[in-house]
Amino acid sequence: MMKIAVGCDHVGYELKGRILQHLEELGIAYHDFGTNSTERTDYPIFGEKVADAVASGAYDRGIVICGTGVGISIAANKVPGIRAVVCSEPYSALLSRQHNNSNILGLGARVVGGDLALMILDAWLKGEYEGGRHQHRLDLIAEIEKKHSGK
Ligand SMILES: O=C[C@H](O)[C@H](O)[C@H](O)COP(=O)(O)O
Repeated sequence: MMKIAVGCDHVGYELKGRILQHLEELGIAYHDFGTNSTERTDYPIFGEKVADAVASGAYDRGIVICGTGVGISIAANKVPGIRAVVCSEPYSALLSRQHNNSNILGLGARVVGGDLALMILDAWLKGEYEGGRHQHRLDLIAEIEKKHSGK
């Protein structure tokens, strides 16, 4: 059964509530890594927590939310093995799974409304990585990561 790590900053806190409720309705297990209020905080803290949880294998996938989804996804992508994508529409979310095997979805609470966020999430959840010609490209990305590690 899929387990999802979820995290946000102060801007993403309210949207996270809708996301968690939706995951519950779908019967998908999750852990909420915070933040736990709308008090101003720093998105890299929560991007790293979710990314560590996914990269370690403890969780299958992650969802991160900040104002644009950008900062928290950039932070998550600093953890080796993470392929975090910010999506504002369902097509990219689906293709990010099918072609890029994305393992973290980033959402912007100041960009998308709650209903659209859930449509994006549903597309991302149903997308299956297709492998094949795409694997070579993911291998190239992994090589870049390896080449630059320790810098
Ligand atoms: O990429 C960064 C996120 O959108 C943050 O949620 C945003 O920068 C927070 O802004 P503020 O501190 O003005 O609420």
